[in-house]
Amino acid sequence: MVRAMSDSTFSAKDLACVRGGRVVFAGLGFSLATGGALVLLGPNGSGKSSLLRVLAGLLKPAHGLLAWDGQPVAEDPEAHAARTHYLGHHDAVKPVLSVAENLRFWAHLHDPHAERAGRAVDAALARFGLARLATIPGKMLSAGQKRRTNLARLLAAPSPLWLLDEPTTALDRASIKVLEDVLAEHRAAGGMVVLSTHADINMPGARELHLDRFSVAEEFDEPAALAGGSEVAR
Ligand SMILES: Nc1ncnc2c1ncn2[C@@H]1O[C@H](COP(=O)(O)OP(=O)(O)OP(=O)(O)O)[C@@H](O)[C@H]1O
Repeated sequence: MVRAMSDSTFSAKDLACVRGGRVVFAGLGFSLATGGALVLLGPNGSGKSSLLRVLAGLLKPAHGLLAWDGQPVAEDPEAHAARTHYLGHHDAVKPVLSVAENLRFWAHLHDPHAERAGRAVDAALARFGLARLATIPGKMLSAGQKRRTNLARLLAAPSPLWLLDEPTTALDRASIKVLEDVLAEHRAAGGMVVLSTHADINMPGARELHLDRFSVAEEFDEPAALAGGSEVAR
């Protein structure tokens, strides 16, 4: 079942990110409305993963403002974490738990109502073709199966804002099609998506943001800005 989400906006204004003493990007902005999608493009090292971590609240921007419905995200980081699903490069599949147990873990964190969480897990397993792997421990999965288990978390623990770092990595063509359909349904229900990719992914109406257009050539050594590039503990 697709649950409709309320109208929202997610915007970034004049964002800058510093890592290892270097300005990765500066002057970056966008605005996403309900159902919107943004594709982050750019060569290796241009800052796609860094931007996704900034958007997830895991990395402090050196400059700029992130806002949800016009309210600065930094004013209520817990609310932002609750509305956000961030899937990074590294699979978060726990090796000794089975595929279903992994998903149940995430679903129950998100929704303490056991029956509802259980239904969400079953639907997520079916959607990503994982039903036959439900009892297999995470450590025995192939790279693509692990990736599908991670993506199934999006459905097992639904939230409005999906931030996905190269979600098609290790997926076969059929699984990419499933992901494309899931992304379209999420947007149709009022969700938002920001994802990075080096591959083609079909997302009708998505806007593109080319990170290399926001790169800055010179070194940046302002102490306050360097402090702003720190990881945020969670
Ligand atoms: N933990 C870190 N500490 C310091 N610098 C980092 C760190 N992680 C990334 N960087 C630097 O930040 C810059 C942007 O890296 P990032 O991973 O965001 O790029 P990307 O566009 O996602 O690259 P790729 O396409 O290779 O995944 C790079 O110059 C990288 O060296």
